[in-house]
Amino acid sequence: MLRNKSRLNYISNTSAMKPTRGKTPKKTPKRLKTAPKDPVEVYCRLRPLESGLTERCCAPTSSTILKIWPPESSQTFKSGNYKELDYGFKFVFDEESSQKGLYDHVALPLVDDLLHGKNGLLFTYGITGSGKTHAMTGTPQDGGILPRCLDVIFNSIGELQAYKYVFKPDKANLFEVQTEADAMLERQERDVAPPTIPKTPTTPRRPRGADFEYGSRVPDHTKITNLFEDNVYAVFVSYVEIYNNYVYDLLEETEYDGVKPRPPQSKVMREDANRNMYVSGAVEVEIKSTEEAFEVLLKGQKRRRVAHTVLNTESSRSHSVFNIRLVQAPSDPVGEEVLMDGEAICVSQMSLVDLAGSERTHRTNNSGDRLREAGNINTSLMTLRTCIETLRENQMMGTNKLVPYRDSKVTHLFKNYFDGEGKVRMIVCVNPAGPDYEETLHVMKFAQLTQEVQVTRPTEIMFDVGLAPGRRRANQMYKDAMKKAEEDGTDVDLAVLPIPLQYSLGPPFPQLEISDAADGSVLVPLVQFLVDRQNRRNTLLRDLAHKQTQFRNDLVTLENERNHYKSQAEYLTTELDAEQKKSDRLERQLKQYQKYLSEMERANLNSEADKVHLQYELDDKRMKITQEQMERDRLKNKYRSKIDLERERMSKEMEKRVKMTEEELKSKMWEREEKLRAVKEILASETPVRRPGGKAAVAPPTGARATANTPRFHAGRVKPAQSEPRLNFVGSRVREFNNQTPTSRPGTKLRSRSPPPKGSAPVVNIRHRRSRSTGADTWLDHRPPGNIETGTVLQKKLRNKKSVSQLEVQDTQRSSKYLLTHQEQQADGNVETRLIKGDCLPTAGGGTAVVFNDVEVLRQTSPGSRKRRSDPDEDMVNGVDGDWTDIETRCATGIEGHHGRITGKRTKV
Ligand SMILES: Nc1ncnc2c1ncn2[C@@H]1O[C@H](COP(=O)(O)OP(=O)(O)OP(=O)(O)O)[C@@H](O)[C@H]1O
Repeated sequence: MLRNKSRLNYISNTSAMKPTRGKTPKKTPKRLKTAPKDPVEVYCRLRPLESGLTERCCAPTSSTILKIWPPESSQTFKSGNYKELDYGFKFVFDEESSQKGLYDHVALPLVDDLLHGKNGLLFTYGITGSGKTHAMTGTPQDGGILPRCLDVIFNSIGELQAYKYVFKPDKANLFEVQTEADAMLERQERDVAPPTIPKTPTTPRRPRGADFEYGSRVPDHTKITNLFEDNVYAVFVSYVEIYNNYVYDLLEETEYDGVKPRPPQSKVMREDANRNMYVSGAVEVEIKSTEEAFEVLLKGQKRRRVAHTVLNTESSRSHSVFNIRLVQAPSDPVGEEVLMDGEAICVSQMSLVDLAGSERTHRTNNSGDRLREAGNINTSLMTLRTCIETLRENQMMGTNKLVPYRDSKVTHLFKNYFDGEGKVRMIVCVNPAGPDYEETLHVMKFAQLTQEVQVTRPTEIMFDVGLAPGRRRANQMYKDAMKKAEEDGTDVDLAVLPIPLQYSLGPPFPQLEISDAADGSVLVPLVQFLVDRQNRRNTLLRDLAHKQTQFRNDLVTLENERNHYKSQAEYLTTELDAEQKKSDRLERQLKQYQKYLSEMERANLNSEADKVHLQYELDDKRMKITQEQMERDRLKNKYRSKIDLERERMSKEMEKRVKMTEEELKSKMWEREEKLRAVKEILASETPVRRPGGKAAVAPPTGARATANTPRFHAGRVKPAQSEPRLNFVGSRVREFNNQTPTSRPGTKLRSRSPPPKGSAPVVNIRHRRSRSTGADTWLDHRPPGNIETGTVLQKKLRNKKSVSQLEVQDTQRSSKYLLTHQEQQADGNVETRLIKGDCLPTAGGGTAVVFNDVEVLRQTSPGSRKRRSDPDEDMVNGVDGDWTDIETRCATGIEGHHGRITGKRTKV
């Protein structure tokens, strides 16, 4: 047992508040020699057969017996030495056994011991591949002994843990205690500068059992309840491995050089003041939860992989030792903080050791480094075996042989467990496969030997330092009650606390009867009892004195505070009065503002109501306007569609009428053209008229050619110029001749009627009629100069007549009828007068077209000139021809659309 305290029922010295160092006196070998002992408990665990293997060499026959036999393939069997052997164990776990079952049976009692201040050693032993690492570490879903131990420890100590750094390892395997204030300072310092964790590279080699991931692990919920609840606890872990008889610290933080990795530095082992062995300089980490513990474990396993990569070793070829040290110390009299006494600290330790597997070198055919490893493993295991044997012999034979612990680092480290007190348990892992028979047999023999070794039973630790038991819980309840009272605003009634604060002088006086003054068996315990009681009394007195001093100090402080608060209160009262006045003034102001505000609010409400009302009206009007607009639009659309329809209808009708009229006009024009053409033909066939004097009138008397203001004569259709009014003469109609069938004459050609021309707009509006409301036309009597008076009695009298000798456009525009008097002398000397009549029609270009529609021929015959007339028809034809030519020349009139013919008769034709 590793202890910091000299006696368990130590009397605390509460005045010493500075950190103290625990001093552990040397153990008394005498006590150990006489103390009761227990054998090392050896358990056997069988792993399942590997798939593909059927040959077995062992099987459990009961919960404590394992039968072993040589399989057929073994040398022993072949040599005929078949022998079945039974080996007894504390318990045999078969292949179906669970990790939880193994833990509860083997490791849980050791955890219980640890929490009660007792040491324990648990190690797994067996040939390589027999399941040692599996039993110790397990898998995340089915954890082995190590994770379960950590779970149970933290489940149990839970809220009883001390603040971090209250307990501090002193680098000599002992612990110091410091006040919680100092611990807090240290926490702050360390939090500011967190330790640098060297980066570890990923290694290509992944040794078996080293890839435990804790993220998805299933925790063990077991909790040990019968703890010293007035104690405070702290857990420290260290993790080392022993390889080739060197000790390496797996938690040491060294800078990793990725270019040239340095091999890890081995550590030396030392003996502390209590003669306990420890790895000097190994890092010991204080952990506060299972998670932190696993973090450390994981870190150690990673470093283990890195170290083995550098050393070119196999992890399973080393022994790993995971140390859990539990530090506990009593709380102070009020159960608030830890008692500031290094002597009262109790340290218990549990070592979980995963030994490297033993193997026969001839079987593995190892060489070089591997051979050296195997040799070292076997040597260390052999040393362990030798130590066990010597111990057993010393214990059984009473000899005092030197146990060769120092021959191997493993045994040297375990020395305290065998020499001191505590529980030692071993799990022998067995692979029941036939080929492992020989090695398994050796393991069995070693297991039997180990079971015969005795280890001193650890003694029960009493943390009775004279302080009231249950003080911590009472203090907690008191604090809870205070907090609740503060929240509720009431006073704390201590009488109703579930556990009142109490002080005890220890158990009552024992019943002791003394008959002889020299009877040491009664007096010695009595003296011890009295000394204990006196010590407790002194503790209580000191505690009382301390409390009195504290109380006086508190009183002085309170008095000072009271005076301070009194003067402060006076000052505050005057301040308050001033503030009160100010507040009254402000309150008055506030009332005024409130009144003003309420008026404003009222006004605001009214205007809001008005606004709403107006808004409604506005909405109504908007609605009406919208409706009207819609109605208007509707009507507009209605009338628009009506207008469109009407317009369409009218346009269709107009088109129809225009078409009809056009057709009609065209046909009429065509007829007239035909007639004119016929007239022309007729005229062309006649001889020109001779004027008196025998000269033919071939040119008009008024001028030779048409000028801009004289009418032109065109053959065919003429379009007037757009820029100036023009006069056109059109022979459009010959009265009474229109429907007359043309007479066929010799030498004249009769033309067949051709359809009227299509698609051209008329030059004149033939339908135009001047107003005849007066009942009389306005005649333009055109008598070219040189005409002779006919003196006929039948000559028609024209009213509204304007006579001109030279034709002007303006004259035609003012007249509706045109009359041209044309005279010619016939061959027989007679004068023939032709009255050519026409209608004056306005043209589209603003001029006037004269449409000829009537020719009256007046022929005067003298009685003496009858003879000269040989062929009047011929004359007529010639004369007409000449006349028309003359007319054309003189009037430059356009003739179009004529048909029919003019005969050489005098009568109106
Ligand atoms: N009880 C068991 N149930 C299931 N599998 C097991 C059991 N024991 C061991 N194994 C499996 O056997 C293999 C070897 O086990 P393990 O690594 O624990 O052997 P070891 O004794 O630690 O070997 P070494 O000494 O070489 O380190 C592992 O894959 C492990 O999962």
